[in-house]
Amino acid sequence: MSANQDGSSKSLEVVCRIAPKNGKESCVSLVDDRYVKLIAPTNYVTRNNDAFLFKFDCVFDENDTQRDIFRRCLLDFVENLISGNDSLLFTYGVTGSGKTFTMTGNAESDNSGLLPRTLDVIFRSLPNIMEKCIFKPNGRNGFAIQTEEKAQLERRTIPLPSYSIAKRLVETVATKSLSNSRCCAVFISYIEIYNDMCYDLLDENLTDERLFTSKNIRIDSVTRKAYVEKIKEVEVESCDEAIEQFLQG
Ligand SMILES: Nc1ncnc2c1ncn2[C@@H]1O[C@H](COP(=O)(O)OP(=O)(O)OP(=O)(O)O)[C@@H](O)[C@H]1O
Repeated sequence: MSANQDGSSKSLEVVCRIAPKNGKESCVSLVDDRYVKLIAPTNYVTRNNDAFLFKFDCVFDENDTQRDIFRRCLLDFVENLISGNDSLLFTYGVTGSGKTFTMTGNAESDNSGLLPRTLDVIFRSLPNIMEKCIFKPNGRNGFAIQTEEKAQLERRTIPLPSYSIAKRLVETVATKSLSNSRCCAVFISYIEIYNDMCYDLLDENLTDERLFTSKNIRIDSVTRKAYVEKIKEVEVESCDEAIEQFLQG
């Protein structure tokens, strides 16, 4: 869900990012911030030399930075998420078009992608992040709360986080924070859906014989929301800890 500049909101927004040409001939050119033109390559025979025009909610070109894209497309998204609603972002494009770069990016020269930036803003916006193991996922996108005694015992069994990530510039933009009267916990899960199979990428037992470890996607009978059955949900207390889980997945 994202809000338009006029304050109205839309349930779906499609934006386009044009990757750098790197000296190569490009068939894609930006017309303005909403239209993209596709032109056949030189020496390519077409019936009537037509250029094709495509309209998007927004178009970014090679001069737009990761930061520009995050601030234009993801801020409302994060706000929606921390207000308790679902948000989904996905990238789509041919191989080498920049999906991984846009989502993950790299730490150098402020090229950090949408995922680490989103995590930065989420962690800055959440008040009172609880010590681990107080909230316990119920495996259906919900949670239970356990006593401090039980949580303390369980905390002793979880490994301390280790960090291998490089130093990076942190996304500093702020969004609407939750009220201080709330308590929060953040859990990460990471799945891959490939050829109708669903794999838990945080499962240490995931082997090459993946076919046998495919998870089931179910609908919760009460909330009517979809969830993946029996996947690992790892509790994290900081943005770096969350990114570390992602890198291990
Ligand atoms: N906007 C951009 N600015 C700078 N470099 C970019 C940009 N988009 C893509 N690249 C570079 O182009 C290369 C290919 O991009 P990337 O790996 O993100 O593609 P992909 O769509 O994820 O490909 P695949 O589907 O094969 O995984 C990478 O070296 C990446 O750093």
